[in-house]
Amino acid sequence: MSYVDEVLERVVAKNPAEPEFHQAVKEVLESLRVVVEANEEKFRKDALLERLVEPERQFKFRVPWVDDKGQVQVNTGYRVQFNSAIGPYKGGLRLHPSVNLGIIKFLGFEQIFKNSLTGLPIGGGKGGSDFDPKGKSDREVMAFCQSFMTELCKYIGADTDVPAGDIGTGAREIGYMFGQYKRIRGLYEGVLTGKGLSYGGSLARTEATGYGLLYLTEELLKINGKDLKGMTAAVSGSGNVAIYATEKAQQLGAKVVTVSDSTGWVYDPEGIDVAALKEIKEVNRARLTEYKKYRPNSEYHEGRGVWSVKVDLALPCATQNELHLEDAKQLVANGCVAVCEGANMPTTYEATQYLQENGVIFAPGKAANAGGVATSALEMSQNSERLSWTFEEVDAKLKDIMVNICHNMDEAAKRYGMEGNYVAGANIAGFEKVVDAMTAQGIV
Ligand SMILES: NC(=O)C1=CN([C@@H]2O[C@H](COP(=O)(O)OP(=O)(O)OC[C@H]3O[C@@H](n4cnc5c(N)ncnc54)[C@H](O)[C@@H]3O)[C@@H](O)[C@H]2O)C=CC1
Ligand SMILES: O=C(O)CCC(=O)C(=O)O
Repeated sequence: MSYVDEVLERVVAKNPAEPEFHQAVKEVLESLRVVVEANEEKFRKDALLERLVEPERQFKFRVPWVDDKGQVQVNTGYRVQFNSAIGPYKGGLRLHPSVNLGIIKFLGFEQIFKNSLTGLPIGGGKGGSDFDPKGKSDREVMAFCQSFMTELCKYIGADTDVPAGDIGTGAREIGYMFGQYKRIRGLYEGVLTGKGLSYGGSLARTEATGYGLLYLTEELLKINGKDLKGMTAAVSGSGNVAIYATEKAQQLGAKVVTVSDSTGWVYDPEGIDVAALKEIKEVNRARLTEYKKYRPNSEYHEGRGVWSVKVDLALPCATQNELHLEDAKQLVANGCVAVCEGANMPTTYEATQYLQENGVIFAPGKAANAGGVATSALEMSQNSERLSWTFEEVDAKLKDIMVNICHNMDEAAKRYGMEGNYVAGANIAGFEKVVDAMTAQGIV
């Protein structure tokens, strides 16, 4: 049996009931086969792949808090410190009822390669809790965040592990967590990114993941002789990534006609009104059913459906496994040119293969959404030097980073005879640097 197959089998056996983690490892290792085969003897002797798929450390903890009725609630908190070969652990905190150890491990594993691709010195980690901020009062969210950080603060620090936002964790939650960290540890340091601008946040971090996705998409289309300008796009989700992806896509001359949330989706043939979307989601924390009040000509549909719309470009920006094989078939039948992932692993393994086999340009999340964590690393730099850069400075660095990632994944795929396979290109380019650092640091 090949080394890759052995490790894949072991991952499934050793981590039962963690399907998302199995999927993320399979996607990476399958596309690394050719690199692994070229170095098989050394990698096997060093148990390189076994070390790569085993988190350096993981924490699971109780998070008790009191709701507005005086009732004690108990959630579970997680932090997985996956790989620190190239820098302090870095990755977001997800607050969503679906969170479990397998989901945090899949996200932490992806983060290793994504962070490497940014070219910045950050290792991979991820955390979160099964707490659902939806429908909770500000006081309840604060109570949860303070309790969560009371435990988490033992394991993190500006040079150790620097969490940030993800699904359900935005500026409000980061603020409450930062306040509690400072209070307990007595340290005013850049221990979290995505902070508010008044206490050490970076300009353009809010926009970074969505903007970065479009910078990479524009460049990738250009490499393939196509122009983003004039394209029609479908976006899924309506959170941080979806909002700023929509905004930048429209600034660059594309027309985004859909957004969605966990209960339904909007079709706006005239192009999504980003100001309305921000008011509904960022200010009012309301559902997308509200959108029709702003745009009477739009349609609201319950359930899923954004991938059934005829578009040139699909930008999944909601959550994992939201674009299935049937959706991929529909996109191909409708003449979709490219799928670029804003979310983490939004496309199933089978759907990804189908899109690639049918000539759709496919940019995997670990490359396409790396602008968020890259800008977080820029926030860390600003915190270290106790300075703040202008929006234009940060945005220009972000654009550079995304264009570089695009060329690096393109070049890595070509180098191994897989031109146009950006999944392989991104995994190989991310992997090479991590392997280099792990090898240099000995057996740890
Ligand atoms: N915020 C960031 O900087 C980064 C986020 N990501 C990824 O982007 C994706 C979106 O994250 P954010 O926009 O930050 O979160 P968010 O909490 O701001 O928004 C999440 C969006 O996804 C939708 N959603 C969540 N679960 C869903 C489900 N089961 N079915 C349908 N829709 C669902 C929500 O309704 C919401 O519109 C996630 O996969 C996240 O891991 C990736 C890189 C960086
Ligand atoms: O900004 C960060 O540190 C993390 C962003 C994140 O969680 C991600 O890239 O998925």
